[in-house]
Amino acid sequence: MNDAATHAVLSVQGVSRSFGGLCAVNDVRLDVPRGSLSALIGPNGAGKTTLFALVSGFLKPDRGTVRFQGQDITGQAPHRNAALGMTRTFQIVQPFAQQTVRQNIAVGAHLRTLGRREALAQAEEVAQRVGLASQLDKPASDLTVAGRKRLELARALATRPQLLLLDEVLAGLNPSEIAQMIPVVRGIADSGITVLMIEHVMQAVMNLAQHVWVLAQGQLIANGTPAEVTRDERVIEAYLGHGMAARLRAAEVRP
Ligand SMILES: Nc1ncnc2c1ncn2[C@@H]1O[C@H](COP(=O)(O)OP(=O)(O)OP(=O)(O)O)[C@@H](O)[C@H]1O
Repeated sequence: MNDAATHAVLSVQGVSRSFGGLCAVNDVRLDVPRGSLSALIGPNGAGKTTLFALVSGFLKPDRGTVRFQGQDITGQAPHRNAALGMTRTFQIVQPFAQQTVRQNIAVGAHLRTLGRREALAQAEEVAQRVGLASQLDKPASDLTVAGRKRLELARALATRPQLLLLDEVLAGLNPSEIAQMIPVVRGIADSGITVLMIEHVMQAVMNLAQHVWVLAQGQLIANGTPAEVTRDERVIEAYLGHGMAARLRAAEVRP
């Protein structure tokens, strides 16, 4: 193992996965440093969600290894990975509609506690962190899209992860909802949880991520700071386009 892999909370080495003739993820290597907030970006169909599934155990890689906190977890089931401290969210949010927000969040808390009362108390604490405290007694079906996204985040946080994989938590939100969610994600990272997020909302990526990985057609084509990847010709060609890249560079906040 190289130095980056040794210090990474998550180390993906040479991971590949095909579906029939389609190589969805092709020899991907990445090391996610502990305590970092990084983003995985790329065009539709690039393999981002498949990579999350391979890392978190929802799919098994054809080749390669996944290490979490130094331990080989390749192909290990999601619940075992969650118990070790790795939790992912899903693009399509599916809460238990008839249950309250509190009960939904408590489902996550049950990973670490058998006590019902304790899990419900923890749900309250987590709801505060994601701005759902005033909605705790509502049925999940009453939540708006933005509320459901927060609930998905809360359920994941309630498992007390060390690494949180966020799959498009901003998708479907309007600009003001995105602006409200950005500090929530930053707050999670500031609390010490390592965050890797798949995101198409580039303003948020620029705003939040310290490091960006770019996938296209299953392959990692670039990685670096947001400023570096938005200047990378391969990334502009494969994903951003010249117009978007220029707008992002113009909007860059300089220290
Ligand atoms: N279970 C599956 N069976 C067959 N093909 C699949 C399966 N899952 C994903 N694929 C294919 O693998 C490729 C990568 O899909 P994936 O969903 O990982 O892309 P993505 O980068 O997450 O895209 P998006 O940004 O649209 O969510 C796509 O061509 C997709 O159709």
